[in-house]
Amino acid sequence: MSPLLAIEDLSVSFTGGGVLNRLINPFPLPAFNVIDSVTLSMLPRETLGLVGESGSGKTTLARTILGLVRAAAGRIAFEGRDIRTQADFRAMRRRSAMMFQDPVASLSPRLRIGMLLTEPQVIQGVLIPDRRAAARALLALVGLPASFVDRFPHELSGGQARRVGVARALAMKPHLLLADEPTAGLDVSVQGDVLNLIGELKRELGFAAMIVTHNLAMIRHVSDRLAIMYLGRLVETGPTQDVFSSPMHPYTATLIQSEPIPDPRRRSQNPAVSGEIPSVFRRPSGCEFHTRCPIAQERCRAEPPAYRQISAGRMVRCHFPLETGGQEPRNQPKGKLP
Ligand SMILES: Nc1ncnc2c1ncn2[C@@H]1O[C@H](COP(=O)(O)OP(=O)(O)OP(=O)(O)O)[C@@H](O)[C@H]1O
Repeated sequence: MSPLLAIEDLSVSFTGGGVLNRLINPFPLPAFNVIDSVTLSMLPRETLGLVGESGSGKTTLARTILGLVRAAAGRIAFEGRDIRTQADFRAMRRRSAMMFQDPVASLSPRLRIGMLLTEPQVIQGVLIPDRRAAARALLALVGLPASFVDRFPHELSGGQARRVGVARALAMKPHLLLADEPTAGLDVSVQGDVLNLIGELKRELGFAAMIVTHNLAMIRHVSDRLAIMYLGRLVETGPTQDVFSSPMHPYTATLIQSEPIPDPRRRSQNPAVSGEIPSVFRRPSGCEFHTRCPIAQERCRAEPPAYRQISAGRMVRCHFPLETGGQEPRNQPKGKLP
């Protein structure tokens, strides 16, 4: 099957120091790759979980795929066509959609839900004879009452806002949905409702979904494949069940081991990998995970590992992968994961 989305060696650069620093600093600051040489593809109807800690570049990658952030290098192809110009991205955005991280903040506070739901079609120049009827149909799709057409975003609960976010994203019947932290900040029971809704709609409408998250417990049950990101680079990709049963990268293994027990009282579910994630603006030498890796060797500090295929469908960026997909572990270093 040919891929729906193919990304090759995609890189995105930002200038360090922030906007204020740039304004007061007469000398241009160097640019750093916050996304570095990402190669990834998705099949039609597939669900891919893009996982990593806060600051690893997940949102930037998703936004770059849709042309909302400019890539410094690399190639994006969608449905077999290279996406190069702004016109290509606009055409791609007619067949793909993004669910933003904070659904209320991403909706204009002055517009009623009915207008907000049909806005994507209007922006894309689609003629809608009856906007209220179209909005009511979208509300029904996500299980919300028709009366919500007259509500404002601030009148919605967190779960209802997510449902509106899903409906708005699906208004153009996309072939690809990019959902950025679709369950962040929601109570555990509501998280399940939102994920089940996306799953049901995927089956019914047949779109592919990239779900951006730091919540492994959540993504485990809904994704076909996982892509694990660290400091703007992919460190491991593979089928979800294989990655969970035999993680190859020590970062993935540590994320899985520290998977939080769902607790409705705890809102933040950032995985607890020991130590701080370094800044992309100060990448460690060699393998950038070596500063936190429990099995790092001298080679890891000096030499960046290649991103290589270990077995069918499994890629890893590590000098000492933990398992080799059922074969004998190679170069297994001494040392235990915490
Ligand atoms: N416009 C920008 N200018 C400069 N740096 C930026 C900009 N946007 C993001 N960054 C930096 O790029 C890196 C990746 O950020 P990004 O938001 O993509 O990560 P993330 O994994 O999605 O995190 P989160 O889960 O917190 O959203 C971070 O170091 C962030 O500070």
